[in-house]
Amino acid sequence: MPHLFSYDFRYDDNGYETETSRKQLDVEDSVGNIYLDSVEPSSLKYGGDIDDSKHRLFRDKHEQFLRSMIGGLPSGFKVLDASQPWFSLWCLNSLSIMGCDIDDELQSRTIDTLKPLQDPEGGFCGGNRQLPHLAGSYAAVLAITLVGGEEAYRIVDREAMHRWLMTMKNADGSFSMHKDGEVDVRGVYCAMVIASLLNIMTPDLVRGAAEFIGRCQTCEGGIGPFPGVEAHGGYTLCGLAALEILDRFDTVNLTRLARWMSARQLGFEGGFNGRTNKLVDGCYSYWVGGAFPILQKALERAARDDYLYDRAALQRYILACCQDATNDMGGLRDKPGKSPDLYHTMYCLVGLSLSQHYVGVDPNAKKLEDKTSVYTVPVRMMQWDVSPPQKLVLGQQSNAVVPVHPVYSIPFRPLAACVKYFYSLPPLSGSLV
Ligand SMILES: CC(C)=CCC/C(C)=C/CC/C(C)=C/COP(=O)(O)OP(=O)(O)O
Ligand SMILES: [Zn+2]
Repeated sequence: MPHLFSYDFRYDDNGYETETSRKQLDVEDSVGNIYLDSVEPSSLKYGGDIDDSKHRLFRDKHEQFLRSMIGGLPSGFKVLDASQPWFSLWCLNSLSIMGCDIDDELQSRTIDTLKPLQDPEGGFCGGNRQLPHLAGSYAAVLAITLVGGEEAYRIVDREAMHRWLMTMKNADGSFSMHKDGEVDVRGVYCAMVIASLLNIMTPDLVRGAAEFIGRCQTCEGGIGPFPGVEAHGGYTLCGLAALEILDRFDTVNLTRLARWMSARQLGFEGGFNGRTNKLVDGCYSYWVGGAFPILQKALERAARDDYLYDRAALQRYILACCQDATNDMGGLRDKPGKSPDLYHTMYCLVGLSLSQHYVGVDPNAKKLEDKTSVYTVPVRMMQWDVSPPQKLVLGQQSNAVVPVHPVYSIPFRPLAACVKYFYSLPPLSGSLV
């Protein structure tokens, strides 16, 4: 049948439906060129003696890249002055995941960087003399956890942090990112991560948070930033991880969530996109990939069941497409054609780790009955098992990196030390628990 109009408005002059569909074909071209002469991921699954440069983690180059950034950021970075805790987290976490040494000098430099960023009224600012911010506080607390040690832990004023978090809290259970700032699921996640790490998770702080996240689940099944807005990978990780901390998976429909999450893995590229009909991006290896182990726990799937995505295909995308074999600079990136940066370096490495190491929780483990006590939190945090047989390293075994916690995105060892320290402290004065 001829089209109703003489000009078919569904397509542009070049025959593409939308700008994104044109970009999608460009991505498939560049990824296809890289995959052209590489072996199918299934035949590389268990590693071995194949010296395949397309599936080798360029550890040395990445370490050099990270250490050069720590040595001094290029002057163009001054526009990111408000992201100082994030720079600390991206560098320290990437190094930790690759098993690199975080020595005393790096520890004391981190302390010197973060200490002045704490606001006297509680919380950390992104840069000197700025407003305390939930995302900056999240990154600062994780960076402190990564360097570890009492001197680092003692920077944090827990009482002030709790008071400040309470001032960020809204009546509907959500949190504002800063005073008069935006309200979305990131706020709940950042607040729950901080509170669970510092042992300040009081009932007044958590009240209504799980219900708010439940209202952010959309008709597609994923979680959006706030009620009524499109589901996105970043907010889905935030929502699901916060529900895991709260032990409140009851506020979302897990079947619809699982379907939406599984649809994020792109059949050709192997990596994830962040929302329907959008492009693959290496950072979703964590924002979406990291949600699968949590989903597994929520669905109480048996320890022998694999995640609901193709782990080898994701590793192929990260190793073959998010590294630039033609450039000595190091660092990982969003997709071919993009430049590497610290943010993508960390999130690609977190995603790589989570797809190599199956981290699961035995559904038959004794359920913690009392959901309101803060003392069930550290047990739940460290309940994950990192050594079941489903370890899967694409390429050589030397590609294996350190296992990370899906909720906190950092390795288990520094996390365990931090939990041990903060949960040996007395409860907050005036705390309800
Ligand atoms: C703790 C914390 C602060 C978490 C942040 C989580 C979060 C929202 C991550 C998503 C970041 C991201 C790549 C957005 C891109 O949106 P886009 O619309 O540019 O890209 P798209 O086309 O891939 O959707
Ligand atoms: Zn990205």
